[in-house]
Amino acid sequence: MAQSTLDSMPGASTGTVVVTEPLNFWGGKRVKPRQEKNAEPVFEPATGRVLCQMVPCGAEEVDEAIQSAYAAYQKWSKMAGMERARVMLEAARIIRERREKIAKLEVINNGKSIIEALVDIDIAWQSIEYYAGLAGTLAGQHIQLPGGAFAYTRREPLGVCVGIGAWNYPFQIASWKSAPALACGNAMVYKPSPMTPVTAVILAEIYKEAGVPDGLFCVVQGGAETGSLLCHHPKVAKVSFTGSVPTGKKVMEMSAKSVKQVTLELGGKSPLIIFKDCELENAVKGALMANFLTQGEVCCNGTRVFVQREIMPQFLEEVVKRTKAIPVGDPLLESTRMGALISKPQLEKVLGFVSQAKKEGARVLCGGDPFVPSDPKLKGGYFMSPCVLDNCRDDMTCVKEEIFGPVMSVLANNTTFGLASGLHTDCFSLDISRAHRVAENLEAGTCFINNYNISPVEVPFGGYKMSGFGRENGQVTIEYYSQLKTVVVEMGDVESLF
Ligand SMILES: NC(=O)c1ccc[n+]([C@@H]2O[C@H](COP(=O)([O-])OP(=O)(O)OC[C@H]3O[C@@H](n4cnc5c(N)ncnc54)[C@H](O)[C@@H]3O)[C@@H](O)[C@H]2O)c1
Ligand SMILES: C[N+](C)(C)CCCC=O
Repeated sequence: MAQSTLDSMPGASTGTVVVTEPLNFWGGKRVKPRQEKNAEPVFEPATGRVLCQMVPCGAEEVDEAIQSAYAAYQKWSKMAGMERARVMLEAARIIRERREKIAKLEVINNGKSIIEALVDIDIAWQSIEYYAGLAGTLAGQHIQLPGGAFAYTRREPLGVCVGIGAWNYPFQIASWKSAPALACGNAMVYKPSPMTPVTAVILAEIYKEAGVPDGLFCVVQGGAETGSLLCHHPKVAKVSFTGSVPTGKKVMEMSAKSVKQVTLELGGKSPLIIFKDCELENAVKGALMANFLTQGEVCCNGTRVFVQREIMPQFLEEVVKRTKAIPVGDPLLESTRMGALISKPQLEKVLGFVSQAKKEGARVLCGGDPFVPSDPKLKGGYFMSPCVLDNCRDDMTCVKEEIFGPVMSVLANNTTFGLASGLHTDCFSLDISRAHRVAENLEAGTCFINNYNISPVEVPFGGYKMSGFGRENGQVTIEYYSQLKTVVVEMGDVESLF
């Protein structure tokens, strides 16, 4: 049942888990791949060991999953919002109950520290709980018209929605997409990243256990080809995508062919502005939170840190001291604050950005090297020491491109991205207006004032410019998973012009 892979979690430690259960899920159960010939190994980032095999779904499997989702949609969409809410609240409760086991499995597949994974799982059940709360509130409007005629609007689901996720927040992304989709009466077929295939299917099992109709939340495994099959399928009404800008553009292009709605949650290169009147200790902590969560593999990270000249020396001294003290190592240890990057190629890419930054004139104040923990079982892991670069200029590669690793570039504005931004200043003095003036002028979907990377589920999250469109979280997301029908009712005779 729902606890299959999770059953082995309590005693599990880094380097011990192998996942052999099928990772697809439709029709209310795990489904074995039809043929194993295209299997790809999935690695445990902390050890470099093979964790499981990911077998991509082909056209027939994708179609089967979508048909199963469509059948479930016919039942689920006819239920009252409050009935859907009860099932979703039960799913949230089960996730909360199993948070430690799910978080452990997430760490083993993703490499992030357990302390962060626990927060990710909490945000996941909170998201389901939040949208369960909204499910019963979905309503239309009544509009009085002349002569007793009237119109009313109905907020209706879209149908089968597709979710395509990235590898940095595997369980959380699946929850952020499925929670509003299900609350509105849709079904969802979800494709996780091929690098993190193991926890989305746990979510599917939990939804099933909570009482959704079989097929309502399906998981198909695969990479670009499977993703493309989903985007082209005629029975799919919407695609919600989280990933890179180049893939997001392709998803939009494919979806446009059959006018599917699209939400794009893409990359970023967000600025964090530190003013001289800030509370320095908080600004330093904010900069670390803005750069080093999940080994720096976070879309909204504030990786371009602009510091007012007068406080630059103190800021750098404190940031470097704290960065050097970050415990890097076994991600399942509670004391670890930075785990392993997702893959060897990702580690090499990030180290390459550091070398390029040096060539272009940046100064490495700390880190930026491969890191080999003393524990022998971690020798093959994808670790690096967190890095702070200064002497950075707007035209440097490290300042323009998304690195997606633990590298902070310190400098001062011009980017095609617009996901997030942040600033640290004194909001309690007479100059209270500055924070809000700057927030208004930053071209980004989010501006964090005096903190960074906090994302309560009630608050909308999403990008401006090349960072995408549509939103996740908050009440507004209901609009991205539903459509408005207008019903116009005549109460008298038809006045025809003909
Ligand atoms: N804005 C956000 O909320 C957010 C959150 C997490 C990650 N991201 C971004 O994601 C990127 C890193 O994740 P990634 O490397 O997994 O991104 P990616 O674009 O390589 O892959 C994302 C997903 O798209 C799938 N995919 C790849 N090619 C496809 C195609 N042709 N058609 C359909 N699907 C396809 C992948 O299999 C994966 O599931 C970064 O740029 C990061 O900023 C954004
Ligand atoms: C929960 N965070 C930290 C805001 C990350 C959201 C997903 C982006 O990669």
